[in-house]
Amino acid sequence: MVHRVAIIGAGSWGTALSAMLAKKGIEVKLWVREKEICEQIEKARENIKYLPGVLIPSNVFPTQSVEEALKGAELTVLAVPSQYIRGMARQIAPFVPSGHVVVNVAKGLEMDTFLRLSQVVEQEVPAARIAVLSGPSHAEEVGRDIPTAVVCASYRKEDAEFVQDVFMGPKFRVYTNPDVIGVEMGGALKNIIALAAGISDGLGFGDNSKAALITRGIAEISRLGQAMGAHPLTFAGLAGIGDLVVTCTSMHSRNRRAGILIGQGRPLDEVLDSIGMVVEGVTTCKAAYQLAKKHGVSMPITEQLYHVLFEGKDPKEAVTELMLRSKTHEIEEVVSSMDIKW
Ligand SMILES: NC(=O)C1=CN([C@@H]2O[C@H](COP(=O)(O)OP(=O)(O)OC[C@H]3O[C@@H](n4cnc5c(N)ncnc54)[C@H](O)[C@@H]3O)[C@@H](O)[C@H]2O)C=CC1
Ligand SMILES: O=C(CO)COP(=O)(O)O
Repeated sequence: MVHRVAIIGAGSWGTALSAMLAKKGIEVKLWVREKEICEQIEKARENIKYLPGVLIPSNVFPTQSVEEALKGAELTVLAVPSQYIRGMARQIAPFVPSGHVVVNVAKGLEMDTFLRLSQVVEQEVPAARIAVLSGPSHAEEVGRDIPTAVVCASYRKEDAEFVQDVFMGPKFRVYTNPDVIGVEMGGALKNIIALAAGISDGLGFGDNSKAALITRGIAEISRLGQAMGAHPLTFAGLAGIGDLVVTCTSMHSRNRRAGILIGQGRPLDEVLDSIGMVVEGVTTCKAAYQLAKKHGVSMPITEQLYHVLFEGKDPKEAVTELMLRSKTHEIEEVVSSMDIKW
């Protein structure tokens, strides 16, 4: 049984996970970047900016010192947005003992290097053993004890099972998976499709369009994931289709909400300001667009979203181009299968 966990980052996800682990009786040291939020959690037991309405138990100890957060911790959770993972990993590195498990829960790719986040953590914290936790898990629901299922991936079975034991509870079920690449790529790339699904809603389209985006979205996520070494079946799991469905359909999703505003014609800067929290799909779209080119993988939705976000393309025109792409098979593997013939 683990007694003390460090959580680095008190945005909505770090805050929800802190409250959840604390309710299991674990002492949580929560590193909070903003002084006023740190004081608010300490005194009012609430994080009004990032997770309003959720009571933060008294065994969550907020601190602004990374050293203090990691002191005596048996596990460390990195819960800052993807573009800050390298900086935070570098800050925690001096306090991470050899063999200590660091779990990344951020979903994205590093924009300049296109690295997966566990690769970034590996570079910055060589003493750590890395795990990733991903899946359909909106902080607003986890913070309210709504039943949720996620997946933990790690290169070592014992590490994945260790993380599983720490997080598992009656309202939070954790599966394990050895496919680190697949779990990370599913979690990162679903945000691109969620932005597109939001745009579809913002344009006034319907459920047919949403289902098409989800289904063709997982096809392109899986293509890039496999090109990078992932197992295809991981994309049929919680970090793949599971997270894609929740993010494309939930009003909690910041990516989907941002997409709705873009579909309604609002400029990207204004949209990001009005959401006020991280919209990971924007930077991930940039990285995935380049990665798809590098691996020679077709990602038509990602490509059109890239043109809309960064080149001012009209979303309606992007939809027309998606619909009128040259005709193709649904699943190449079925066409070339030995069992099913035309
Ligand atoms: N919110 C959710 O429901 C879930 C979020 N995630 C992932 O968790 C990660 C963290 O997201 P949220 O907690 O939702 O973010 P958030 O948007 O709620 O909070 C932003 C966080 O970024 C921190 N921050 C701002 N500038 C920083 C800097 N320069 N250095 C370090 N930290 C800085 C803030 O202090 C705050 O903790 C993201 O990758 C997200 O995709 C994963 C699962 C669920
Ligand atoms: O990853 C999430 C749910 O699983 C959160 O999605 P958003 O970042 O779009 O809110």
